[in-house]
Amino acid sequence: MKHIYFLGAGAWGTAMAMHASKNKKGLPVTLWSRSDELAKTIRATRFNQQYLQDIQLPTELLISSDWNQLFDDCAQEDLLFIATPVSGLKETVDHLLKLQQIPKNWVWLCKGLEPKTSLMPHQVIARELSLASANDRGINTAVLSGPSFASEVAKGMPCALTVASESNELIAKVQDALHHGNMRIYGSNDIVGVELGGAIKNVLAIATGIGDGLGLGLNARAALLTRGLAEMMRLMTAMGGKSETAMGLTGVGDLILTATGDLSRNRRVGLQLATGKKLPEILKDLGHVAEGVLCAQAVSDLAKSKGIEMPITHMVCEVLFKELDAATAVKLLMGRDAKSEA
Ligand SMILES: NC(=O)c1ccc[n+]([C@@H]2O[C@H](COP(=O)([O-])OP(=O)(O)OC[C@H]3O[C@@H](n4cnc5c(N)ncnc54)[C@H](O)[C@@H]3O)[C@@H](O)[C@H]2O)c1
Ligand SMILES: O=P(O)(O)OC[C@H](O)CO
Repeated sequence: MKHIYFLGAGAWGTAMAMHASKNKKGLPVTLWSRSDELAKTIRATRFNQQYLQDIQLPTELLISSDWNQLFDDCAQEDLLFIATPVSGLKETVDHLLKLQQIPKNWVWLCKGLEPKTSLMPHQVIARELSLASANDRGINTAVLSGPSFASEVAKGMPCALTVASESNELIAKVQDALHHGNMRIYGSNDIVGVELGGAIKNVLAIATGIGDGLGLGLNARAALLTRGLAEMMRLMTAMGGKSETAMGLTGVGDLILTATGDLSRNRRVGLQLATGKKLPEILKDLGHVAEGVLCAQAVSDLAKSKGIEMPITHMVCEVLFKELDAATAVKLLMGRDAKSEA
């Protein structure tokens, strides 16, 4: 490995590129933005004020918006991180596959499902690779996830993440690139469990934001998180993931962080829905992606197709997309018949 690349200069791509640029081997790291203007501003000021306010970028981090020259000097064994939201995955992969020369190790950082198809990110990538007949291009893939607010990572605060892949070689490569300083990287082979945990915790963070915003109390919050975790585990195992993954960093770990930490964009959406503010206005003011809003329906549809009950997720969809008012959603959830906990 000679070079590390990050595609997508939002909050997370920027924070992770900053961390990677301090790698033990002194490998060059390039952060690519699709916006020429943002790339120019970051280069000139060393700040990405649009996505990561008031945090200075290290001088060694390279910034580019030149797609055609980005990989000119790359080696096949280089590491490429795709840091766009799920909505940018398809386009990014399609663009990559049109280039003559690209790194062959891809790691995505997004947390969600593709709307309408309910596909997990690894399935979206597999679909695009096979549509482009690119399966034989020898691309190794992995997902990196876990409890991690971008601003804390950008400030160098402690954090632990999980990389999941079928390739133990790629897991080791990602650990080599990122496991240093205040970041620990654990390995896993459970791609499905890791991806579903990351998507579902975002929906549950919206639910918890709603509950906290309505002032339902700490008992309610604990109940919501626990029953939400049960929903996560049910869908995860039905899709072939491992229940242990739900109990790890990318499951309960990220659920605790996102649902209870006010830095979470998804939680903030929930808090504002509880005040009666309308979704379009909330999203306009947020200035960032809230993947839970984008994938709630996809999670709910996937659960339905597998015959899995996810009442909290279902109620979040009703509030988000059917204008059900938050207090009524709580009444409906609480009014469900008694049942066994398992
Ligand atoms: N911010 C965090 O703390 C954090 C932590 C872990 C994971 N994530 C996940 O990482 C992903 C990105 O989140 P973020 O916080 O960076 O979002 P953000 O809203 O801060 O920024 C999104 C960035 O993606 C870019 N983008 C969107 N579509 C693109 C495309 N087709 N091609 C290239 N760039 C594109 C946008 O221009 C923007 O720069 C999400 O799935 C999120 O859930 C975020
Ligand atoms: O701000 P959120 O809600 O997108 O959450 C960010 C990260 O996923 C937390 O791990």
